[in-house]
Amino acid sequence: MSDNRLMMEPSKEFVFNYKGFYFAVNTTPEHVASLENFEIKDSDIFIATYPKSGTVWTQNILSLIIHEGHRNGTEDMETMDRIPWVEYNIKNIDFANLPLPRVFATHLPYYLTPRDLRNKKGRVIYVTRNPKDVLVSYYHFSKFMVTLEKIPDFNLFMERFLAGKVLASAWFDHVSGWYNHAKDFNILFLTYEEMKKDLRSAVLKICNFIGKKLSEEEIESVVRQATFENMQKDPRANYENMPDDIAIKGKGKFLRKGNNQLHFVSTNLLSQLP
Ligand SMILES: Nc1ncnc2c1ncn2[C@@H]1O[C@H](COP(=O)(O)OS(=O)(=O)O)[C@@H](OP(=O)(O)O)[C@H]1O
Repeated sequence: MSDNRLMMEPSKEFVFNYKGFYFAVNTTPEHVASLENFEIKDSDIFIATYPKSGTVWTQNILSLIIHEGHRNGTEDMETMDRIPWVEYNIKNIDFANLPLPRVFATHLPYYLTPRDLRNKKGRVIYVTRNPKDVLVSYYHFSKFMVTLEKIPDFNLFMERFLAGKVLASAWFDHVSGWYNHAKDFNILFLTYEEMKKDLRSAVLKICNFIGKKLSEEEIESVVRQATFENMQKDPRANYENMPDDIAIKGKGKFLRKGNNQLHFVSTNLLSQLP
């Protein structure tokens, strides 16, 4: 293979391909395959995203909405323990014994999700973000994640991203797959840009979707604690306590800039989807 083509291929040290989708090597094809039969409960909620689209933000919003102790600060439980990643169960959490409603985060493409979920059992909140901001966020993220291949050259990273040769494969396939199969799921679509523009409305949409009634005061508290500035300061929400074998301390932050530069791009792109 020529040098150029070699540079375009993701390193097997970091990813493996399962049914056309790239996963990080801190999960296994067996675990991913087992998710097909993962039993879904009616109250389950999945936050599904392409990486860097607002997953951690939505995780925190759901923790704040569902758990009073998280909202009023009496419980000190980190987001990744409260809302584990279904395909990357790095802490070996016993999913069967999580308190109800169980909430999971995932980057899975629609077709690798549990069968029950694809039969409208449980709920999915799918968050998209404009791909240019995703690309920039992803590039910076790669620099400090032990689990991601280091590609110091932004142009090469962009080539890989556009070709879907990164963890989670191609942005467009992910987003269009979920939008095209929306009718199979009990699903709420949100965009990072609308959350940024009007967080309160997004919180209300989520409450409505999951059937949770909060008082006006409680809603205000969720919104306040879910702003970028306040999440950056909240160790439960900012992922600063990632294990050393996952993230390199001091090399970057999960909550980096939290901006949307190009709202119009994603609005235009999303309007082309069915
Ligand atoms: N509260 C709030 N407000 C605005 N933006 C926020 C918020 N929380 C997280 N973020 C930004 O989301 C980006 C990370 O996306 P993800 O959480 O999906 O990343 S991951 O896939 O789970 O690794 C990453 O974007 P960038 O700052 O552009 O890198 C985070 O800063």
